[in-house]
Amino acid sequence: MNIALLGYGKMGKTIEQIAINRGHKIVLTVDKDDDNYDITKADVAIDFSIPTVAFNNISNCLNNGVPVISGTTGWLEHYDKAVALCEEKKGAFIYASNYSLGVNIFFELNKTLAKMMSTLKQYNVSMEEIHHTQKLDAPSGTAISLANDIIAHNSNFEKWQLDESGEKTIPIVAKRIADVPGTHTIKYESEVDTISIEHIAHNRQGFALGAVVAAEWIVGKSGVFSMNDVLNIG
Ligand SMILES: NC(=O)C1=CN([C@@H]2O[C@H](COP(=O)(O)OP(=O)(O)OC[C@H]3O[C@@H](n4cnc5c(N)ncnc54)[C@H](OP(=O)(O)O)[C@@H]3O)[C@@H](O)[C@H]2O)C=CC1
Ligand SMILES: O=C(O)C1=N[C@H](C(=O)O)C[C@H](O)C1
Repeated sequence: MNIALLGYGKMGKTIEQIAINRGHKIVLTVDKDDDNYDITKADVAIDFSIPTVAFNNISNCLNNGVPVISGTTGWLEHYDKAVALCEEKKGAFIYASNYSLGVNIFFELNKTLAKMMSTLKQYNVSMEEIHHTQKLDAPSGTAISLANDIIAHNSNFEKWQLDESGEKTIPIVAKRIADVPGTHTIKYESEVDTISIEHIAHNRQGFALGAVVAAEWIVGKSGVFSMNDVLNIG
């Protein structure tokens, strides 16, 4: 497969190595100020860029008939527009806040636990995410997905907030520590005990492998998909 990498930073470079090892060719890498490029030479594009440009990158792919996988976080206010454009152009698109197999299993565990805890009002929930100091957005896209899944499966919670607690609110603490690839912890605490679940990424390989697997999966399909479709879980 011919792959375009939109964003050639930490993730773009990790994806490049995994894609080459799986027999693919990187035909284009796009970074800041690379404006004039022909996306149509790629069979599929993988966007791991920055929040302010992700929607433009995705639109450019969809407008040119190139399937696109996006892992960029922090741009979700435009997600519905991306879905509408994909449908209009009969294109193919996946956004996932986290492409790793481990986190996608963790997402399912979180939903099950949220459902189990819904009748146990003595427990307060809280979430913590830890990432490296170059991260531009907070809370992480993964933390937002986890919080939204708790809200969807447990009627005791209606919203999440960064660094604040409140009624029916899931408080999220975002910590930035050098070189941490990504740690997410969810805690349910009562007066007598604590239940916690945690996912710790040891490096970026899991995210990158998931993105390449999603790119392999989407070619030849049309529609808006999720990692649950790719991994056949959930
Ligand atoms: N969904 C998932 O599984 C994961 C998602 N992420 C997300 O992916 C994104 C990238 O992460 P990471 O690689 O660590 O970040 P980096 O900062 O290392 O890389 C981002 C790259 O995007 C480049 N860029 C800037 N402007 C543009 C543009 N107009 N078009 C294309 N690229 C551009 C930057 O270039 P320059 O440095 O020159 O500005 C930089 O090289 C983040 O949003 C992060 O949250 C990360 C890991 C996993
Ligand atoms: O910026 C990162 O590094 C990561 N971002 C994603 C997020 O915001 O959830 C996924 C992963 O945790 C690494």
